[in-house]
Amino acid sequence: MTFDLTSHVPAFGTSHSQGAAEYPGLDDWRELPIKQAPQWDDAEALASAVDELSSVPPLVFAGEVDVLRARLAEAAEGRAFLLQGGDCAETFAGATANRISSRVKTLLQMAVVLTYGASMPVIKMGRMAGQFAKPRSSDTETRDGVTLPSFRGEIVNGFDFTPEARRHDPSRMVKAYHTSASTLNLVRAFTTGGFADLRSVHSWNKGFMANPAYARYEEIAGEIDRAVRFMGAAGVDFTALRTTEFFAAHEALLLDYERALTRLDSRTGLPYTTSGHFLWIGERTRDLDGAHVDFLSKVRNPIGVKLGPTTKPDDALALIDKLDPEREPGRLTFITRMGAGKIRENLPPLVEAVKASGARVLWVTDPMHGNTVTAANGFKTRRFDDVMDEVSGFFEVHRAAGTHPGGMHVEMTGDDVAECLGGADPIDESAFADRYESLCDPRLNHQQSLEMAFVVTEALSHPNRR
Ligand SMILES: O=C[C@H](O)[C@H](O)COP(=O)(O)O
Ligand SMILES: C=C(OP(=O)(O)O)C(=O)O
Ligand SMILES: [Mn+2]
Repeated sequence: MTFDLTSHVPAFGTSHSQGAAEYPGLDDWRELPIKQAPQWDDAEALASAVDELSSVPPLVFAGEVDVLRARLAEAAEGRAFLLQGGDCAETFAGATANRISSRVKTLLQMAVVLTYGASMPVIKMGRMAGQFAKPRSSDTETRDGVTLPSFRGEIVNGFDFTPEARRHDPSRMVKAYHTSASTLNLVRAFTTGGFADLRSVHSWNKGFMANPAYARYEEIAGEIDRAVRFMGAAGVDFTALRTTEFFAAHEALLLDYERALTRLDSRTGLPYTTSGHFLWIGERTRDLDGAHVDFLSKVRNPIGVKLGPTTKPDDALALIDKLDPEREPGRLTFITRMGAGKIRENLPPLVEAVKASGARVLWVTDPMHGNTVTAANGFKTRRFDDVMDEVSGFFEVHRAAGTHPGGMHVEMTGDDVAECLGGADPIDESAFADRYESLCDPRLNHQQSLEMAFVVTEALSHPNRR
């Protein structure tokens, strides 16, 4: 199947039955050990939220999810590249037109650069319209001798350090649904209404290049500019490049929410989680016999699993057997997040074991979560160079193994925040006090995100230059 910047979001040709889906196995997770689950103390409020979510319209449609699976199958075969990006933790207040458009814009800008570098279609996917639940290292947080429950994402509790805000409140799931719906509505409008026009995206990239700090990317930028002008001269119909496919993804951490939004596809009778096109299982909840892996094994959406540095080859193989027993192309994505210092040692055994098993997963790098450090002034941060080093290690390992480095998963924003250190126009710690906005992990800002796309493109299109 071909995919390029011309393809449209498919027509919403499939409907879903309303009401909570009944399907064998969909509730098995309730009997299994579960990690990172909220402590809802109001059973009535929980029942009411779940009830409401069981009858609201789906956010995504089964037909779109199937299209995505086909796109991911292409990426697994080395014929497309996946770009996943967005906030670590979306916020309700952050769902404004400006912030959503700048994030989508940044992702589209990155995608154009990467399309050139990889010479293949880039599948665009936001950690957006549902990325509200956070796993935490600790259940509690202590400040000045006061201990409260940790912030777990706005779908569970509030960020303010007060007992009221930190209470786990099931009604937040309904607010998360509505915030996701309005976010996705805007994303669909942007990506199908002309905002994604290749020529506009390209001209935004020219704005980025105006900063002399990025002079080293001028050659690549010039090549892309010539390619776009060549397309025009050759008579390419740019009207077809005014829209693009864009998919929504989030960590399927909060199973009460995911289960309530699961519907049976009217065409096939099979269960789809309609909270997003792509769902992933986090590093902390990927236990083979746990609730999360079981629930996601039962739905038809393409599934990702984060694999951290302690993953053993047998863990990866067992996850394949459980989540993709039919070895269905595009079904399973492994998102590795090893850390720059570990990827070259820890990734090869996994890649080799999966390759030897004959399974075809899509391999994606998350160069963020293995590279978190604490800055001297106490902020959680990541160094741009470490992030880029993990990306390089990812490409090196796959090149050596003869497997496909199929995509990147990044925490990023379109805003001018200061959360990650470095970049050619460097951010230093002193900027954190005023411009650190993330409620959880540090994101690449607009400039750092685009620079990442240029560095990767440089490495892909001129592999011997650096
Ligand atoms: O986004 C990922 C996790 O929620 C995050 O890295 C956990 O951070 P913590 O170690 O501060 O809890
Ligand atoms: C929680 C996250 O990552 P991981 O599960 O890899 O730690 C995340 O993607 O925000
Ligand atoms: Mn994160």
